[in-house]
Amino acid sequence: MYFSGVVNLWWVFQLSMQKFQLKGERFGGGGTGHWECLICLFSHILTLCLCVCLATPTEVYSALRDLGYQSFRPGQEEAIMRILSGLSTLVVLSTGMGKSLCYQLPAYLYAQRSKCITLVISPLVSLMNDQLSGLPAKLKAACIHSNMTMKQREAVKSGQVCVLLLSPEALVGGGGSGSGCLPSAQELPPVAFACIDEAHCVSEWSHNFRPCYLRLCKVLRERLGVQCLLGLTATATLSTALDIARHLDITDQDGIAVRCAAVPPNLHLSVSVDREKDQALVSLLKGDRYGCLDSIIIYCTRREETVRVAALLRTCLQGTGGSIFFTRKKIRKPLKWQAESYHAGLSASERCRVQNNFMCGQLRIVVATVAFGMGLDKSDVRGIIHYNMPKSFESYVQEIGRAGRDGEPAHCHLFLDPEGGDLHELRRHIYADTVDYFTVKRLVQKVFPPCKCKQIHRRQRELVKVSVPLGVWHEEESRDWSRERVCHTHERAIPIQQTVEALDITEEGVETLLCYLELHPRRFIELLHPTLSVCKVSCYDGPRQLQKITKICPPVAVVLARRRMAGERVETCDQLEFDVVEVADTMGWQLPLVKRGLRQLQWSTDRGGGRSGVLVEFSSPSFYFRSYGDLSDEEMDRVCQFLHNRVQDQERTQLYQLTSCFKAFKSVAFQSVLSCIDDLDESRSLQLKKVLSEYFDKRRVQDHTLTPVDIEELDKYKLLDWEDQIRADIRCFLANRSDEKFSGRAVARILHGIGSPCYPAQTYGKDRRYWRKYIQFDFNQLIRLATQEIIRVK
Ligand SMILES: Nc1ncnc2c1ncn2[C@@H]1O[C@H](COP(=O)(O)OP(=O)(O)OP(=O)(O)O)[C@@H](O)[C@H]1O
Repeated sequence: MYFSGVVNLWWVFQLSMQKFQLKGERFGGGGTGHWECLICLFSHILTLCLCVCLATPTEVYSALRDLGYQSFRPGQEEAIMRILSGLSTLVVLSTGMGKSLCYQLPAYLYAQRSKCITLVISPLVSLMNDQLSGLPAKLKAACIHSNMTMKQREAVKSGQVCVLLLSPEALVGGGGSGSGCLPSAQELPPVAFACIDEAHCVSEWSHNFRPCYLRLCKVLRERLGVQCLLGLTATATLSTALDIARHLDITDQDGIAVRCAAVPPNLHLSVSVDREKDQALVSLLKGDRYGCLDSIIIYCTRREETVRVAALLRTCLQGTGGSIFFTRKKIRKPLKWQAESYHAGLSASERCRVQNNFMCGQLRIVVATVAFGMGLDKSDVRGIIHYNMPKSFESYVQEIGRAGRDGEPAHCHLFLDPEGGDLHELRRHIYADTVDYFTVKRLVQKVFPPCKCKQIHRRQRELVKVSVPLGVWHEEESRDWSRERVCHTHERAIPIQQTVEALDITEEGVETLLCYLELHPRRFIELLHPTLSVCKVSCYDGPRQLQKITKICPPVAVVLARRRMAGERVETCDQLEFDVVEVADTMGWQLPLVKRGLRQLQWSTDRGGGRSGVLVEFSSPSFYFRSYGDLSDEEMDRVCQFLHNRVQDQERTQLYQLTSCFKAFKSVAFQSVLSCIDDLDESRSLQLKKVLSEYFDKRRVQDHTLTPVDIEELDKYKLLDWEDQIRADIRCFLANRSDEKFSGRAVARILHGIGSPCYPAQTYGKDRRYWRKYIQFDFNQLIRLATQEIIRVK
């Protein structure tokens, strides 16, 4: 094994620590700079050590015991030693294999040596308190949230906690929703390292890409001076893992410390295709395989279905399930409940009740949407049943990974819909964030508004009579596109709410598109921390006061001068509202400085101080970025084309993955659940595990062309046979809502049952005559029909 060598170089660690402490004392302690020194020192020395065989120091083992464990599980030791060496690392281990220890132990050791903190970024905000209470008692931890008391904040600042849990939004302020409650870098103790949970969200190729995760690494490095990052994920294909490693700046080969088999050996998998799913489910639960299992989770795609299935089971399993269950397992404590439903639409207290009953073994079956199980630490879940097909292999592996975390045998069964109904249901979600070319173009126009750099440059050129080529888009990627441009980018802000409404895309959707622009090799834009972009200055003492402050506040002078030039009568004006980002950019000033200057207007400069009678308010949470302003029309078209292709590629990839998933499950499926209700043919289970391993070990395929068979599977209902009916319905829908405006896409979304910011499910979902009516038909074909009908009505 990697660390089973002979030389104990733990003294290197000790020595480095002493050096660091001395250095810290000399410089008064604290500050990320010193910490960087330590990490650098560690990195150099211990990278060296890692190249040699080295035995894990005894201190690490005693820390392991302090945290309540006797030995390491596979992969933990490697990852922990890398982190203690200051080396960024990615750990890919299935659910329940013990990823958390990979940050807990180094955090504990680091904190024992010096006043420092480990940041743990986790997307499961609602479960943070559970996570916190699940930490070993010796590990002092806190989580960042907006309701933190002063005392809690002080405890964090003074280094009394060694682990700080926070959401990505709390760190990077995702959109307008960032809580901004993290103390500043100067206030925090040095950050030993940062752990990114669910690290696959960093990769744009993952099944669960979250744009704010991308900014995460940047903020950690640039704002908090973090050098060592630990990524944890349960599901990442090889391509995704490599992509995450790139974002974490892991350059060495061993950086992806652990990648284990996708499915643990104690899980027994089966799939069946049954026409009567309800009956099949009941038979399965009454059979030998599941009849004796204590804790079972049944996953459904839709909320309504969880409620219906739970009710069905309560009726059908009354008495029977329990009796088999009790006689076989000889459990003394009777179960209070047989089956309950759980989904995000239930009240918090109801969800809590169901979860608690399940956790303490009083409830046998939870019928849930995927909302259930995230962060659930119940090691003895014995069975998972997928009533509907999951949306990807990643989701499947994640969901079945909630069973058998104690290493004991557990069973997982999936019901595959013979009619492809699940395929249609899941396909809907793929279209939720797709956008058409026209929408992409409107966004691109907002992101790259023209600037005057070209004109200014031309004028200067005429003056000095030298010819420098203006920005031309060269085909070769190797050419330095940005250096050839005349414009060196501007800071811009586009208000989130307005953009969401204007484009009818979710905030996350817009952010994803902006991320694609940033991820392009030419880095079309650089995303910055979201900001409030509108500034309103109100003078209670009237217009004269406004004139007066122009003398002490140049940004206000600029805004006023511009208004004057535009022909406005500024003399009577006592209030100004303007885009502060645009003003700062025009002036070439830094935004924080401009904002600070404006805020200071509220305070009197007189000796007495106090309020000045000027009110300065900032509003409108906005996407904030740097972008070029000298793109030619042709270049703009190419940016649009790139973005549109990227969206379409994503759509194709997801459809491809969905059909691949369906085909793979079908290839190992029993024709009826009756073939596996009592005993399981292990060869089918192994066959499915092999398919999954191959999928996770494969690199991303570029070509995601659906085969005619796939298309056949997806489009069992031929549009031609239904076209007249669909057109008639669209016309009827438009006539009923003649006072509203719809695009072809908006109508198609309604026919597929997809809500959007301008056409929310809460409103449009009520009209069952149209909502979800044509879910079986191809989305793009529906857009075509709807667009034609809209044009005809006009
Ligand atoms: N070395 C170990 N020895 C014994 N038990 C361990 C060890 N490491 C972790 N565990 C236990 O395994 C269980 C699962 O650990 P953990 O929650 O870290 O898994 P995980 O991989 O993070 O799972 P998930 O992906 O669901 O978050 C916990 O109850 C934990 O106490």
